[in-house]
Amino acid sequence: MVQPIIAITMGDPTGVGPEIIAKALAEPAVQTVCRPLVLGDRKAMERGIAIAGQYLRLENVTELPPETPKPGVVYLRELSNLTEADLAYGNPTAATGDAMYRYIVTAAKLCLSGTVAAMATAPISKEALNRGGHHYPGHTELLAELTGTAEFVMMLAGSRLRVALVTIHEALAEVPNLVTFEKVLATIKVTDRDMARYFKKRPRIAVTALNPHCGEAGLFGSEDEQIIRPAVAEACRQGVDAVGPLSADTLFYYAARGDYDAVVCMYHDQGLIPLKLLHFDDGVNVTLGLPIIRTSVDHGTAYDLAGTGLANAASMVAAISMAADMAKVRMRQEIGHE
Ligand SMILES: NC(=O)C1=CN([C@@H]2O[C@H](COP(=O)(O)OP(=O)(O)OC[C@H]3O[C@@H](n4cnc5c(N)ncnc54)[C@H](O)[C@@H]3O)[C@@H](O)[C@H]2O)C=CC1
Ligand SMILES: NCC(=O)COP(=O)(O)O
Repeated sequence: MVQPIIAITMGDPTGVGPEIIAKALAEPAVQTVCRPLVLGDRKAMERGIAIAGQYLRLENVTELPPETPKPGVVYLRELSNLTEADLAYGNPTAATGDAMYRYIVTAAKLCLSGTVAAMATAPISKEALNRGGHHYPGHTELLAELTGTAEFVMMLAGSRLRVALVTIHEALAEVPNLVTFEKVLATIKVTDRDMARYFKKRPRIAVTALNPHCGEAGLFGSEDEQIIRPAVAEACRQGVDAVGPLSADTLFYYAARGDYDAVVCMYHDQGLIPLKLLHFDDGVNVTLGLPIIRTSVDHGTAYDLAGTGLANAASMVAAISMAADMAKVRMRQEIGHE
């Protein structure tokens, strides 16, 4: 069977991206499930391979990797030719930020045209992306725009816990204003639909409260009763297996022991703190709701480790493997086998 092509964006070339990609591509568990195509910078990738201590050879391609990839070869579409100054570890320039943007846009276009089956992204610096002239808070929002998607969800997934976020990259002070009936309902529905499509037939979803003790009957805030509870009730009315709002301080304990398939959370750190406590090494960030498949590592550029060879590549391996699994589910659905 010809394996699906997964476009792997290099992320920030001054962070750990190139070295974790090199480590991941040296893993038989990755090479046997997909045909990887790296989108990035040759100098940065050569450096990443050397730092990772892998016996890999880079081969530039203008289109796609061959149907039968050669062992030990990393296929690269060279989309930037950054200078030494642009590649200084931990110091991305505007040119580096613009390069990260181009890797992502090219991968999205390849996915949209069906040329590749999915994309898996290495971490970017959002600050550098913006300095490069591209004003997005992260991949998720950029990909939503590139694919014309209004309702999208950031989910972080591990074997014990999966969290989906109602608000993503927002200042905490803005969160209460952004937790609306429509947004909570849409997050539950997108999570339900894509989890059913890619991971499980009918997920059981728990929804967190925003306030301590679900607002304690209005003493600590009204959002839980006035917004979240009606949104969960409406999701149930539409056929979703959802429960909530439930106090966030205890909910993750139950979710991690297997009572729920996913937890819909109101804001970034509410979901990502428990997720990273359990799955820092091997968690995957997957964007639900898009017409394309996109997974990512669960961590950032780790400038403190870049160039040391110490960065753990388990999340990159998991992200590429999940992208390949999702691509195969989709291929089976398209040919009517599911
Ligand atoms: N998917 C993405 O593109 C993401 C990008 N970021 C970006 O990364 C930059 C740095 O963010 P931080 O909050 O410092 O988070 P970070 O994840 O880069 O680093 C936090 C801590 O985790 C460690 N760490 C991270 N990845 C590791 C790995 N693979 N192996 C071993 N240790 C690892 C780092 O050494 C550091 O001590 C920011 O610009 C942020 O926007 C952050 C999260 C996700
Ligand atoms: N903390 C997760 C994160 O920042 C990932 O953002 P994105 O670049 O995947 O949108």
